[in-house]
Amino acid sequence: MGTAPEDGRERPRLYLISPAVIDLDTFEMAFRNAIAGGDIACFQLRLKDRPAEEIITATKRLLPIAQDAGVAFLLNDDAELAKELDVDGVHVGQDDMPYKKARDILGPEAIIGVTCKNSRHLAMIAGEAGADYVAFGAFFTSSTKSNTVKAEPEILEWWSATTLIPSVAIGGITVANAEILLESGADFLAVAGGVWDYKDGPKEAVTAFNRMIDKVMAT
Ligand SMILES: Cc1ncc(COP(=O)(O)OP(=O)(O)O)c(N)n1
Ligand SMILES: Cc1nc(C(=O)O)sc1CCOP(=O)(O)O
Ligand SMILES: [Mg+2]
Repeated sequence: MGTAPEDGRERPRLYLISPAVIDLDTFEMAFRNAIAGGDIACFQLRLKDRPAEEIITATKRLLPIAQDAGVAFLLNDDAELAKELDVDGVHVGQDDMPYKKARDILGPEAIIGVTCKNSRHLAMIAGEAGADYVAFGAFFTSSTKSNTVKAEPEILEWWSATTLIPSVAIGGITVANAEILLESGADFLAVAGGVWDYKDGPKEAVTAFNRMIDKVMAT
């Protein structure tokens, strides 16, 4: 998974998140463009509070595109649906299904990430339970989600000094503000608006994020 420089740190990677509501034809094009822009580790389909039928239709269209590009495909919130649709995993928040229940449903190979906001305590619990990653945020004001908790980059520093379990940074991340999170030890940058709303389009956004990652790794 990427290059391992002398300090042993893996190259951080981009984790794409869908908008909460999409027009599927339009979004498919944007998704293909994003993938054409460079390295993406993971994609989370986050159609918030949408009917299951809509999530199923979108997954059937987008999953093969992600698979062809080697991008892991996660659903938001719903482990049962993730199992039914045979995607790579699920992201669960503190008010969703508990991590352990998601693991019981999806089995040992699935990728399961857990929202930890700005809480060392939640991260320790998720990490000890076996989460594949812990997500900290929101680091910046998000145009995608309003009810967020403010997170500070120090939590990424503490986490990377404490454990090898990957951290995902989320919340209002753009090419312009990502550097501090990468310098603080984020393993993944989870981004929605910073890619879909980028002034030059999603392909250029992904390219610019990857350039930023390379720049920080080179210093
Ligand atoms: C990678 C990642 N991190 C955090 C979240 C937020 O999850 P949650 O707190 O359950 O809120 P919703 O996304 O469900 O509104 C996430 N989805 N992905
Ligand atoms: C889904 C989500 N969860 C957050 C959290 O803080 O837990 S912030 C967020 C929105 C991510 O989209 P954008 O990159 O547009 O801010
Ligand atoms: Mg959730």
